[in-house]
Amino acid sequence: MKDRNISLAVIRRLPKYHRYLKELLDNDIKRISSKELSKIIGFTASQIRQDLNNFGGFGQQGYGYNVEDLYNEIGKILGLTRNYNTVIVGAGNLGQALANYSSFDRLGFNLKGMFDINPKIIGLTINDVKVIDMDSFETFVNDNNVEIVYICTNRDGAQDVADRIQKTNIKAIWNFAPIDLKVREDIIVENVHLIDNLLTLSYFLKE
Ligand SMILES: NC(=O)c1ccc[n+]([C@@H]2O[C@H](COP(=O)([O-])OP(=O)(O)OC[C@H]3O[C@@H](n4cnc5c(N)ncnc54)[C@H](O)[C@@H]3O)[C@@H](O)[C@H]2O)c1
Repeated sequence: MKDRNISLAVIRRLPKYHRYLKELLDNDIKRISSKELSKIIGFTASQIRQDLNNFGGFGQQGYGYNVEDLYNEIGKILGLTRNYNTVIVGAGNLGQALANYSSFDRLGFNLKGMFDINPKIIGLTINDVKVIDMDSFETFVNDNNVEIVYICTNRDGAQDVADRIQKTNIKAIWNFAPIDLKVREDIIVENVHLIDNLLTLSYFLKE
């Protein structure tokens, strides 16, 4: 599959294709044209054809796309053909909410542990996952082949966590703390800055 040098904009659209195709599959829809897909997903038909051509194009003239094949192919491109071990650092409000969210597990993101520095939180079990002392962080993540860390600490703790991550085998961070982390180039960081999103809303609402 030729999925090298795909633009970030295309990659960012793929989860949306994946989500809508799953809905079509759940509704027993077996094939769909780019025009029909365009109506439900909101991208133009030509955008859809262009996006999917990046990966070799999965459609057939006059037939459209086989929904299941397309769903599986996009899943492959998104790396969903295997599971990923994850941990949460910062087991407060947000960390606990993420631990209780079952869809990550369904997609193959398996939560192996949670970490905190607060003795009142260490030792709790959230959705069958133990909260462990940060003292054991490096040993735990390397022993359990953890690949992704969800950072849910306060702003001030987040860079410390990122520094410790760089001494392990971890290659990806899902960062919820409102800070731009400084990490080596080979570590991927995806930020979820909820306040940034909220301020975008207020921009559009302002008079
Ligand atoms: N809760 C939300 O809805 C929400 C929304 C937007 C952004 N955020 C961001 O997510 C982060 C977590 O928010 P929260 O509401 O869960 O906060 P919280 O205070 O409930 O939880 C933070 C947890 O991180 C732990 N912690 C702090 N430093 C640590 C370190 N170095 N190593 C390990 N654990 C450490 C704390 O002991 C605490 O349990 C914050 O940065 C916040 O700005 C949260």
